[in-house]
Amino acid sequence: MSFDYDLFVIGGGSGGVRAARIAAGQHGAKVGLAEESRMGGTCVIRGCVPKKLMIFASNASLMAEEMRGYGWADAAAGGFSWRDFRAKLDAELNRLEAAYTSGLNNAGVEIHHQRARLADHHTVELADGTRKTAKHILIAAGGRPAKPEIPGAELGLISDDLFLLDELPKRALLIGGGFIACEFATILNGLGVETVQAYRGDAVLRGFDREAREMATAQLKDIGVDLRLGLSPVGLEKAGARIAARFDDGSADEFDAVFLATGRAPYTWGLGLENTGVNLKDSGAIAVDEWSQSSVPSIFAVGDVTDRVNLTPVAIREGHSFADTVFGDKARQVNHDLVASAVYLRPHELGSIGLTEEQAAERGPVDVYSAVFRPMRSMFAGSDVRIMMKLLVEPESDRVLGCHIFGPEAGEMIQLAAIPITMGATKADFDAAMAVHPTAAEELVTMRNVTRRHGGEG
Ligand SMILES: Cc1cc2nc3c(=O)[nH]c(=O)nc-3n(C[C@H](O)[C@H](O)[C@H](O)COP(=O)(O)OP(=O)(O)OC[C@H]3O[C@@H](n4cnc5c(N)ncnc54)[C@H](O)[C@@H]3O)c2cc1C
Ligand SMILES: NC(=O)c1ccc[n+]([C@@H]2O[C@H](COP(=O)([O-])OP(=O)(O)OC[C@H]3O[C@@H](n4cnc5c(N)ncnc54)[C@H](O)[C@@H]3O)[C@@H](O)[C@H]2O)c1
Repeated sequence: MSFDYDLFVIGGGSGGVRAARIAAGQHGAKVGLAEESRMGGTCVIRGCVPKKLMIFASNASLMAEEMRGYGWADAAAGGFSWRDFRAKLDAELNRLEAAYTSGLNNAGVEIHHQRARLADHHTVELADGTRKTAKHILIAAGGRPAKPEIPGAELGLISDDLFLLDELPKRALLIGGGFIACEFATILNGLGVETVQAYRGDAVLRGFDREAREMATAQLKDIGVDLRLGLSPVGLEKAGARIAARFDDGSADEFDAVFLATGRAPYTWGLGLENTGVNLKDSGAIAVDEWSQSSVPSIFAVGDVTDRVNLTPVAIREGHSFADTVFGDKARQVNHDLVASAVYLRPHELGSIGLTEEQAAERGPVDVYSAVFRPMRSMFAGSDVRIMMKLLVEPESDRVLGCHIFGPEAGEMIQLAAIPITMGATKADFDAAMAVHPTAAEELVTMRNVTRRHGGEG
């Protein structure tokens, strides 16, 4: 049977673009790709990239405050122009979108700028009614923000909206305590918005190391976010030009904007999956095996639509491995067990890899090396902020099971620590590395004494 394409990719985000580019450009496959929105997907257009640029923008007052501590008595952030920032941001996203498009064009991928759905195991139907057949189909449709089921939820904004605001709200509410809520609270607060964050738990960033979560929770309060813990919204309604939020403790408050950062759902609805018999997980995600292959042999899926580890580098690695395996004769699987990540807060970020202290303690004996200290840079400026460096070590093998860093540029630090830890480094390997002095990161190679021990002798 002959097909229009060797591969048809649905979705031009992190996973889809990489898979299409490698399959066509490196392995010579005939590839078509459909993207219903802007090329680059969530990360480039409405996620990692614009978010990180806003994190940089939001740092001005903290930097000025620190510099006042260094003798620059008049240092001040000055006035921030959202209009100027938005114009630069839009130009940057246009540049990146064009770069992604030309990368695909250069690799010989045929791009269809429209929505696609599956008609059967080998056929995709485009929004204009055209049908294309393919030997393999890759679903890389990503995820979508999931709003809580409360009355008035339609009045709430989602993360996509932050990047499209005409002007900044004066007073904003963020609901949630995950990656997005915490990063957005940091951004809005830093840009001068009066920011309230409501989270139902007792410390933000559930799933991360408890000690790090507590530091992140304290930092959000310290920088001026009105963080209200143990609180959930029960309804939103219009209050003139504002939005009134009611909470489960009976309290109410009014805001110019309410952001619902309550998680994301795999974008599998309206994809025509019922025409194929592809199995879904309970979460609605596409169920795949370790080769990213679905229950239908010709259909594969990568990235957030599979709800494995929902991060850009993971989607990219899955897309690349799929293309190498199916078209390049190089069978490659992705290891989802050891994935480093960062939460971009200010002034200190949270960088993590491997087990949390709680997970490690549950697994068996673990030695915890944890240093919490005031770094020279901020201490000199008169600030009380603290850094945490933590290594979790399996006593019997001396292997480092996890590393958690709460500190300035922790995202950069954890990327480097991820290399030895992924290689299976022991604590002795860390100790053997010479310190770089004076840095904050040198603590990672100078922690000599066990801070506490879980399990074992004690
Ligand atoms: C606010 C925010 C901040 C984030 N920050 C980070 C970060 O700092 N670091 C990090 O690693 N990750 C971050 N992420 C997560 C990261 O963006 C995702 O994990 C990543 O984009 C997933 O890539 P993907 O290819 O699976 O999907 P996506 O990038 O979402 O791409 C899917 C694409 O498919 C298109 N599409 C969907 N259905 C169809 C269809 N039927 N037909 C045609 N096209 C379709 C969509 O328009 C979209 O462009 C962030 C996410 C958000 C929302
Ligand atoms: N720096 C990064 O790498 C980065 C940044 C942003 C997003 N991401 C990715 O995007 C994903 C989605 O981020 P997210 O922050 O939307 O999701 P999340 O799952 O991290 O957080 C969702 C939050 O909403 C809360 N919540 C859920 N339902 C609720 C309800 N009905 N009422 C009140 N609160 C409710 C949860 O308790 C949780 O705190 C992340 O898991 C991550 O994979 C990564």
